[in-house]
Amino acid sequence: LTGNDSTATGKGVLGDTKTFNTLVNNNGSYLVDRTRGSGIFTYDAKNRTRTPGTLWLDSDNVYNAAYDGAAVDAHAYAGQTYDYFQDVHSRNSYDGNGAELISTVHYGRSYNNAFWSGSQMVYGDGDGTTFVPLSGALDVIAHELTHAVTDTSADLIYQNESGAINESMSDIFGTLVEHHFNNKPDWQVGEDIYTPNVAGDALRSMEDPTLSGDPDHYSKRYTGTGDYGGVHINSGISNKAAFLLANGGTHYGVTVAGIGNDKTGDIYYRTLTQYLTPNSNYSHFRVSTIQAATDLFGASSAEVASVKAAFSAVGVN
Ligand SMILES: Cc1cc(C(=O)NCC(F)(F)F)no1
Ligand SMILES: [Zn+2]
Repeated sequence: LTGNDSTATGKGVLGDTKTFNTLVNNNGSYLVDRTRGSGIFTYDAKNRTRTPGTLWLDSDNVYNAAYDGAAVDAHAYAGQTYDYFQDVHSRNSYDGNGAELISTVHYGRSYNNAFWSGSQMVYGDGDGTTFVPLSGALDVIAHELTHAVTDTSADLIYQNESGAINESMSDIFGTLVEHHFNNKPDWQVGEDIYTPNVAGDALRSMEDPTLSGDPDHYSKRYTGTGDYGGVHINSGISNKAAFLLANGGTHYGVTVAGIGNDKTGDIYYRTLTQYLTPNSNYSHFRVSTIQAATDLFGASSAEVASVKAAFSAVGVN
């Protein structure tokens, strides 16, 4: 594929206008961004389930059609998430080696989910009631791309406690990316693409996991076999701890002094990439996070004290 690097404009899923990088040649404008790593490539599944599908080609480098919105956001938000890991954590793409970022949109029919396939991001259109096209939320895209970071670092097994930590890392960095770009930042997950007819709800809440029925304390963990042993359920325990570490608060009588988003991100990034292993459980997660904070701020630092308090507040001692 040859051509010239260009900048296009278009409307995202929620009708917001944005610019992004494309490659233009005699065929037209491709959703190819050659300015980041080995490139960002966005594809169209055309509502079938073959991936990656067809590399997205537009006729005039203007992406304002309703059908274009999911692709516009998948492409632009992948670029923003790339920038977060490069600029904030000096990680070049999800593997640290500039790996291509491949996304497919319009996957399936009324498909209410998004996922990292092991080699690419995939986004459904939603059924219009539970979800609108899922690439329309920056926290969702960063959630999926963080699975790729996890898989190329700690490689946490996607079941039981290691799977819950895997899921929580994706929610944590999804939220931190949303804050980094000040994109209607909050400590909820997927709120921008979830239940368009219901205001104020979200797929999950990190601030209060019980709002979606998930535990906010280790004593309330799910021990069944559903959801791969509760990976999207027991993530609430870690999500609440992360919320407390960044923002502070008192939870089940334990008070945590907040340390802010940037230090929280540095501690979790170092924990994920230097200490966690495929079989890490919540107990090892506590020890690892304390060690990462110790490396960064010192054993007697306020940051280490807050990490200890945050894990204690959710019953991981
Ligand atoms: C239950 C359940 C939750 C999820 C989930 O988190 N999907 C990723 C997201 F990005 F769409 F949120 N999937 O099944
Ligand atoms: Zn996930």
